[in-house]
Amino acid sequence: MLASSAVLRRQQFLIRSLGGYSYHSHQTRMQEVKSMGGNNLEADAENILRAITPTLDPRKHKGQAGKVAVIGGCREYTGAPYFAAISALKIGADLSHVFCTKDAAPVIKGYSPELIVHPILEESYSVRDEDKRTISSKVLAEVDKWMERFDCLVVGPGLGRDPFLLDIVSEILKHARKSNVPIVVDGDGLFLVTSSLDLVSGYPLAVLTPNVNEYKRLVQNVLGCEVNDEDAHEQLLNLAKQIGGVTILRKGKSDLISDGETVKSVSIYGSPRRCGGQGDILSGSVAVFVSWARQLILASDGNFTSSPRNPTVLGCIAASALLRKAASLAFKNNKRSTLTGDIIECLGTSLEDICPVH
Ligand SMILES: NC(=O)C1=CN([C@@H]2O[C@H](COP(=O)(O)OP(=O)(O)OC[C@H]3O[C@@H](n4cnc5c(N)ncnc54)[C@H](O)[C@@H]3O)[C@@H](O)[C@H]2O)[C@@H](O)CC1
Ligand SMILES: Nc1ncnc2c1ncn2[C@@H]1O[C@H](COP(=O)(O)OP(=O)(O)OP(=O)(O)O)[C@@H](O)[C@H]1O
Ligand SMILES: [Mg+2]
Repeated sequence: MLASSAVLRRQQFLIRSLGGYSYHSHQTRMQEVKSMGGNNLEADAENILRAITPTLDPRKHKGQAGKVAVIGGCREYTGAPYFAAISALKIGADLSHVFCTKDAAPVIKGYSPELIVHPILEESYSVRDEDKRTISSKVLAEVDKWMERFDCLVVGPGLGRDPFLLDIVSEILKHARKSNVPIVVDGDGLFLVTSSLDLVSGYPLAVLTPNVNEYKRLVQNVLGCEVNDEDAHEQLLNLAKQIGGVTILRKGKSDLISDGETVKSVSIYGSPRRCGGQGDILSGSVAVFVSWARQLILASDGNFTSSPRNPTVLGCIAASALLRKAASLAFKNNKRSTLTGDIIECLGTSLEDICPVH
């Protein structure tokens, strides 16, 4: 919980100063969406980020600024879970865990001693058919031991698409949902939920962060049509509504965010480099900001009045703004050679520019 009421009052003040529009009927909102140009939907992203970022308070103990876990990392991909998990720490989370396959673990541990790495997931190639049931129960029991301690899970960066592994991850998603833990679904996690929508459908603490391919597959599967860029806002609103009010952050030239009630965009200038891994920074960042926004709302005892006020939407807006700012700074320094690691190095400075430590 946030430490002092003075801190809470300061954040409440920042939130009130955000203004924005409150909830109208769906009809009114659809008219609003139709009549507004893209720019009118632009979120007041930097103010939102400032409002939900907790102050550094000497009375807090380890863990209060957030404990996140990334479920991902397999034989092929070790970079993606590392990028997501280290970004969470660089932004200000206290602890960042990675649950990955046995062979990915030593590699990820080797990138950073800061991460807590659990080598527990298994892919089909390493498991005999007759052992599958016992192994999945063991994995689930191990993840369950930790589940309630996490403020948010990120499911999917570098997870791969092995069917046995994805079955286990489906169970992890069900357990997280039962425990009311927010879940950010990205990368191969989206491959999984697109074909098993029930895993997230109707769960308000689920955030999907699709890239261009992942969004296309979601739209085709859920709405049964093609992506419509003419009516991008309305289509996203419908998609989020169809999946029962989950929050979707559609990544692209502008990031578009909707929970089926409202649509916001973040168009802060980022970088023209499209190197792999930037989406992983984003998913780790969303996890942290969603945890902070939720913590703030829970501590406000029903007095939280900003709009939008859904913690998952607020978290997406803040994360998108920060990533874009960091990407822009990294590009300024590195031009064509800008890589994901360079952007991660700029997260701290960018956060400090928007929300300085007193
Ligand atoms: N350094 C790393 O370890 C990185 C790993 N990444 C991971 O790479 C994985 C794939 O992410 P992408 O962003 O490339 O995903 P995309 O869905 O954008 O593309 C993946 C590739 O798979 C193909 N594909 C599309 N549908 C498919 C299907 N149904 N079955 C098999 N292949 C299909 C696409 O044509 C594309 O070539 C994710 O786990 C992601 O997190 C990325 O995050 C980039 C960085
Ligand atoms: N055309 C674009 N112009 C500006 N920014 C973009 C563009 N496309 C994506 N981005 C930014 O890059 C971030 C990552 O999006 P991207 O589409 O690269 O994700 P991804 O494919 O999932 O990445 P990853 O390689 O990590 O899987 C987004 O938050 C978005 O802000
Ligand atoms: Mg991705």
